[in-house]
Amino acid sequence: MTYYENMFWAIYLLRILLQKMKTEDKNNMPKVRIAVIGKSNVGKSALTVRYLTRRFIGEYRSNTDLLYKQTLNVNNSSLDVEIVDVCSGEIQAFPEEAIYWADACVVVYDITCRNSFTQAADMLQRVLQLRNQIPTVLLGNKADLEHLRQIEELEGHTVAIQNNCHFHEVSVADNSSAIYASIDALLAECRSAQSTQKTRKFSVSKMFGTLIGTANHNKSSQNTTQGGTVVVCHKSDLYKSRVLRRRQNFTATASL
Ligand SMILES: Nc1nc2c(ncn2[C@@H]2O[C@H](COP(=O)(O)OP(=O)(O)OP(=O)(O)O)[C@@H](O)[C@H]2O)c(=O)[nH]1
Repeated sequence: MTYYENMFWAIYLLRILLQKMKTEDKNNMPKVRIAVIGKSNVGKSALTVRYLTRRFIGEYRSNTDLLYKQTLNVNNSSLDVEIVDVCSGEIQAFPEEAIYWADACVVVYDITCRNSFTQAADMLQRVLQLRNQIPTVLLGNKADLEHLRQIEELEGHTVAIQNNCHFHEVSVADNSSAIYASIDALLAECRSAQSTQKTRKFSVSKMFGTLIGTANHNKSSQNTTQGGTVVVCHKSDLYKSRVLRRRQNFTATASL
């Protein structure tokens, strides 16, 4: 082979290698999974849709868990966020799989419904029994219905303190800023836990990028993926998840 043929094949192979590494980098985008749980009718779906789309959907009926996937910009970096909106709030059907699957948990009650508060308190305890380190927030929803209030704000605070989690009263209907602040804070908490757990991966593609000057190009192409649309998936996607099996196995082994 001539010198030029050798050069041609070397450049060709290098381009294939870079392409493959770029794809791997994209797939390695950090991900945080959130489970939204609570009694039926407390506003879990309305909350999830509000957080992801900024819109309020008044009548939202679903008889299955729904998994939403979206890429968000958190603290100036892209983050794949998956939120499972767990349909059933019955304590007998406690969503154990969703809690194993999740990196963070949002427990919702309705400030006008005492039962929903009792159930939220029970659920918080169960969550912490299964995953005692999981970042969690307790949200008292429907704060716009002050005249129908059955649970004082202090009661919510007390249960949150007892279970070592954050607490806010919100109104999804009124678009409370605490909705965004509380979920953003959960995401940030998860990200900081993830980055301290993982030793920083050495990225060969970044090294090549720096060497041949494509690093900036890489960055800008990541920005274009932000925003995205909400994809609604069936919950079976959750149960195929490797992370769920890993965490369940870990707990089973730890409790032996
Ligand atoms: N007034 C008021 N109503 C709300 C608020 N958030 C949700 N709702 C209403 O509460 C009802 C239940 O909301 P959903 O989001 O379907 O509740 P859910 O917890 O997902 O219910 P399930 O799917 O049965 O588990 C709907 O009629 C919503 O319009 C709120 O902040 N204020």
